[in-house]
This record gives sequence, structure tokens and C-alpha cells, in this order.
Amino acid sequence: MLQTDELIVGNSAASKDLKKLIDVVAPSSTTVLILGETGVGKELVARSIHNSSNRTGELISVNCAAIPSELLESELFGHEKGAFTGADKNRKGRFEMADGGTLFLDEIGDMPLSLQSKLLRALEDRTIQRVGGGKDINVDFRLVCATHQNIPSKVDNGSFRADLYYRINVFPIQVPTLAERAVDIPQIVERILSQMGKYDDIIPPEISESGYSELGRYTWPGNVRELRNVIERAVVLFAGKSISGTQVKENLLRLKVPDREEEMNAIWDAADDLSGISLGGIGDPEDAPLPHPSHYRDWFSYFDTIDLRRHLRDIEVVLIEASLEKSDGMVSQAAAALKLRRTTLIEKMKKLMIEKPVAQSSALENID
Ligand SMILES: Nc1ncnc2c1ncn2[C@@H]1O[C@H](COP(=O)(O)OP(=O)(O)OP(=O)(O)O)[C@@H](O)[C@H]1O
Repeated sequence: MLQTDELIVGNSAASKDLKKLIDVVAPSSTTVLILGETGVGKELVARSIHNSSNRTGELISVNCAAIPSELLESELFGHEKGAFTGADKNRKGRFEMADGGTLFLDEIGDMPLSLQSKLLRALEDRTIQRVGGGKDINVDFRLVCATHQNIPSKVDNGSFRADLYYRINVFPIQVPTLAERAVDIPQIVERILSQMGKYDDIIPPEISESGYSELGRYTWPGNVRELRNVIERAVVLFAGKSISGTQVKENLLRLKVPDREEEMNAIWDAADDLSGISLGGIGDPEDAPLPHPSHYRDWFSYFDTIDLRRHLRDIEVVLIEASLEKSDGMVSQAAAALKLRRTTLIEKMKKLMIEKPVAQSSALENID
């Protein structure tokens, strides 16, 4: 059975953290909730958890969004002969099939409310009843769920039971987006090409350095699944050829690649306009820690407002301080790391009252 390292390709910090979490939780029987955008590899994570557990049974997967709700109950819990029209024999459901193994409920956010209470009971008592059967059946299953949806907001609007959410949210694992681990792209591409080579006689194309850098700049809304599609297209269009950056951009990616530099300049320009804002918030115990950019998408599900200008400024301060620390107080190096001109960084340091690390120099006037 393939283990985590073989299944999940990538050595980025985000991928390493993910694999560590999987290896920590896999041997226990804890319920796991896998969170992440579409195509990030949630099913792969579920498989890794099962393969690295000591459970001898099978991994049984159910996609709650793909099965019509009127069929989902008998699919999960099984049925007795005569339970409904067409039930001509007794049939085990997926819970029973997962006995001794792992039950993976994908797209749990789409589970109909009527079934949520039955699932909760199964989780609490570790027993189920088939549709049309009155007998309790003991089942020894480990539950792993996944969703790309924001379940807390479904709890708020009444379409997901709060008690079930607490039951399944015992050990959440957030799977990073492909954009968050863009450095893994070359390795993942290699894996995809070798998998394709097993089934088809392909002449793989060669992706040039500029080609890889375009792939690295793209935002990947469809994550690894989209990368797989792009590589399949590349194999058809560029079999045995080298693919340039322009070809990646113009022939393979579906959207215009945003110009990062342009974007960054716009952000810095916007930040430059924010003069006279108090920095008193930094280190203020009332401040939440800085969330990852993708987490802002859910911000307004939890809070009514955000002080955007102060927040951008806080991020600026943290990054400038970190780069100065990394470069031992060398402003030119820090500016290069931040892709700023040295004079711009000095300006910003003055405006934001940032000093070089104390050990190197205590005075801002002595900037290299
Ligand atoms: N780290 C990775 N290394 C190699 N292949 C990966 C990786 N992550 C995802 N994949 C591949 O990407 C594709 C999508 O993965 P998967 O189906 O697990 O995503 P998902 O998050 O479950 O998607 P959805 O939410 O749409 O169900 C699969 O072909 C999977 O093998």
C-alpha cells in the first residue's frame, strides 16, 4: 500500500506540514475533517490517512454530492429486502463495508439535513440500522470527512447541524492550494507525466525554465486537478517538444496570468497613501494574528468589519522586519528580498518607524 510520501508529491514547507499532520493522526482512530478547495487532493489525503493507519479493513469512499439524496440513505446504511420498491434483497451499506476500515465521506457539506441526524447517531453509538430494518448493527469504522465548503456558515444558516459539525471537526486538516505550494509544481508535473506514461504511449514534452515560471505564477483556481488537465493538453499539443513560457501562457493556461509585479506595485502604491495611520495596533492583544490571504475569503462570515488599511500596514511592518532580520540588518539585501528599491525601503522604514535589528545598528541614520 502506498504511503503518504509516495502518494502526496511535494517538498514545499506546506506539503511537509501536511504530511506531518497526516502521519500524526493516521495511527489513531480520531475522526478527521479534511478542508480545502476543489482539486487540492483531499481524497489523496484520505487515502494516505487510511494507508498509514493500522486498520485492516478497506477504505470505503462516498461522495455525498454525487449521489441523489433519496438514494444516499440506503447507500450509506444499506436496506432490508422489501424496504422500498425495488429492494428485492438485503443489501449492506457503506458503513458496514467500512467495518474494520475507514469510511470517507467526501463533500460532507452536501449531506441532506434528514440524514445528518442518522449519521450523528451512527457516530455516537457506533451502530447503524439498515433502511427498513429494526436491528442495531455494530460497526467498527474510522470516519474521515472532506469538504470544500464553509461548514460554519452552513451551521449559521441552518443547513448543517451544529452537533454533527462538532462531532466531525475533531481533527481538521487544511490542504494547501496549489498556489500556496507552487514550488512543488515541477515534481507534481513529473508524477503526472509518469502516471500518464503507464497507460498511454506518450512522448512527453519538455517544459522550459520560463515555462515552469509561468506555471508557478498562475493562480490555479482548479488546483492539482487543473494542473493535470494542463499537462494532458501539453502532451497532446507539444509531444516531444520544448514548451516556452509564452506557449504556456498562451496555449495552455485558461486565464490571463495576472502580472504579479503590476499587482504588487498597485498594493504598495495603495499602502503608500496610508500615511498618518497609528501603528498602535501591532502587538495589541486585541489583534487577531495575521490570517493567510485565502482565509480572508471567509472573513465576513465571522466578522462585520476589517480595518483594511491598518491590516495592510501591519503586514508591511512584519515583512520588512523579517527581511531585515534575515539579512542581518543589510538594507540593500532586505530591499532585494522584498523586491523594492533600496531608497523605497528606507523611506518605508522611516515612515513606519522600523529600526534595523539592534545587534547590527541601533540607529536608522546609519543605514548601510
Ligand atoms: N500532492 C499531490 N501529488 C500528486 N497528485 C496530486 C496531489 N494532490 C492532488 N493530486 C491529484 O490531483 C487530482 C485531484 O485530487 P483529489 O481528487 O484528491 O482532489 P479533491 O480535493 O478531493 O477534489 P474535490 O474537492 O473536487 O473532490 C487527483 O488526480 C490527484 O491524484
